[in-house]
Amino acid sequence: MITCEGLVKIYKTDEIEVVALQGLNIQIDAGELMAIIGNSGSGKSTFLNILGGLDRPSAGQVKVGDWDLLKITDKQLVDYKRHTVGFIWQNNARNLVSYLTALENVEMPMMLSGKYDPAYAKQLLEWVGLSHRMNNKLQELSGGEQQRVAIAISLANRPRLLLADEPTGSVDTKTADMILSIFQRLNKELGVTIVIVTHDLSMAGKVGRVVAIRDGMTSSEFIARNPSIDGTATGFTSEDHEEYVVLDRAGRLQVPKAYLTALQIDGKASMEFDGEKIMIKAPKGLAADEDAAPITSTVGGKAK
Ligand SMILES: Nc1ncnc2c1ncn2[C@@H]1O[C@H](COP(=O)(O)OP(=O)(O)OP(=O)(O)O)[C@@H](O)[C@H]1O
Repeated sequence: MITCEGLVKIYKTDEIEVVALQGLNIQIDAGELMAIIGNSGSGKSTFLNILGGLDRPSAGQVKVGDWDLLKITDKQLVDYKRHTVGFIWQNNARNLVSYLTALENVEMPMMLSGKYDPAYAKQLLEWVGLSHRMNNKLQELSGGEQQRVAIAISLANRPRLLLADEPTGSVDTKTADMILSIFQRLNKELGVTIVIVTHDLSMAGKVGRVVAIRDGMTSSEFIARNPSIDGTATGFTSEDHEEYVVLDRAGRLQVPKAYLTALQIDGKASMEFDGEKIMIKAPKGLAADEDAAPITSTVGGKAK
């Protein structure tokens, strides 16, 4: 459903240019539920905002279904946002109306988009486990319940793609688990493709595929060893997920900074291929410790 190749985003202000995405490659299948992790400033939100049509890419390829988000016109973008994507943020509840009921909050955007469907609004609140609270004013609901109202609203336009930016950032663990199980249900029963950006590694540990972004590029991918992981993992460990280094079409990959630091590699490295493995070593004569263990990775990109 989503294909990004060499995606670049440059933010320009009067004095400086920030390259937030520097050739990001990622493929996300229709019907997938996956997570994106990465340090602060790595470009996660930028990527999600581009997918959501809130920001324009600068270069590269980014396609969502039949939509080409690089070439899309402003008019088409309005259509895309209205019909294809739903968005959830960490503090979504701030955008809700506190003196309206949960149900009225879900109905309101439906009215504004000319697709008023009260039965569907009720069904959405049932899906997020709030059928007993739908007639309560928003100010009478807890933070976690308000976040679930926000999830219901994000589905009001029946999106095929749901984008969630730190959806559990301001809720407790129990509510975070509940939110994840709502996502899993929506994904399974409605087939909605869901992309979650999160700092919460315990949440990441509960999804089948996690992609790590570093410095505006995809660096590694973690695939659940047990495909039916389904919310049962207790953390984000190598026991549950196998890590793969991501290579782009040209064969470029990112070597983790910790490995480079350990071998004191800076700028140049030696690379050897023995028919089975590719070895990256500190260049002879430049390394502080020439006997340091080599980093190895197989041709298929599996990190060892
Ligand atoms: N509107 C903007 N104008 C200028 N620079 C921006 C803008 N938005 C983001 N950036 C910069 O782009 C880079 C990536 O930011 P982004 O918000 O995508 O990171 P992130 O991984 O989501 O971080 P966090 O986890 O802290 O939310 C950062 O250096 C950030 O300062």
